[in-house]
Amino acid sequence: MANLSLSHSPDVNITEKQKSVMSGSLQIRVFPSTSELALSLAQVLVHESQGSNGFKLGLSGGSLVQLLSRELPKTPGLCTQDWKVALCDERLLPFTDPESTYGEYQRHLIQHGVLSESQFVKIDPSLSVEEAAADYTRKLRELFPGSDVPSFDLLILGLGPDGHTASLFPGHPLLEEKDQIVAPIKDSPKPPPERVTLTLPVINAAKTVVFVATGESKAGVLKRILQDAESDPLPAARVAPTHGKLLWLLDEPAARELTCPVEKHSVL
Ligand SMILES: O=C1O[C@H](COP(=O)(O)O)[C@@H](O)[C@H](O)[C@H]1O
Repeated sequence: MANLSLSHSPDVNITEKQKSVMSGSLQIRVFPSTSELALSLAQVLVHESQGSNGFKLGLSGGSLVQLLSRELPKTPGLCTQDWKVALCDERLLPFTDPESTYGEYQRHLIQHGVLSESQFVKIDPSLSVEEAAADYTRKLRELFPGSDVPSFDLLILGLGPDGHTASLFPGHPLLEEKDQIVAPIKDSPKPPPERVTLTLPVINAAKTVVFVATGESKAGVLKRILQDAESDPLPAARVAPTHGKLLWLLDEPAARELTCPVEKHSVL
């Protein structure tokens, strides 16, 4: 990785998050362009999956699908044969609907031959949202036999401009969920209203969590998540893997309001 430089303002108040940045348990990498960010994300995938026997990956939807679909087909050294892929959240829609996250992976990533349909653990969109969550829970329990709380090797999360991640929304009671590993949501403020999501206990049990956030619309919320110590933290600010690593990959417009230490990366 060329042109790595640390950038921070030494005169700001030091929060717990900033201490995590300095101790290395939290890394924030900022890229000049989305394509450089995508390249780095692909390298993270190569690195994290190397040597793992049955790599278990959780993918989010939204803008991440296009980013991965553009980058992964041209990533050297990516061996995906033994991967199992689940979705961090899914909208309760037929896979043929353009808003279905699995449908989007099917139309883009699977079509490029990077992964096959049989590698995905998917919801059953023909069920009610409660039944779909129970069915998805059962499928994840099969994927992680013997684990009370599944521990994914890598989860890739997105970030909404409101601070949501997966289908965990600000102020929603699901943020307090402690027992279920998967939950149904019927009142998502972002359409469609019915979704199935991993809960915070599973997200925080992952070995590595990578957030991907791009674009100016995420700048304000990123400052709140990464720098402000709010009494009622936003969903994405509640992601702090208990024993794992947390990495934020941002482009410059998204990182515009940050004054905490970040790694500035350029691969060109
Ligand atoms: O609704 C969702 O939004 C988030 C963020 O999407 P983005 O397009 O702003 O990147 C996504 O991570 C989540 O999986 C999806 O269901």
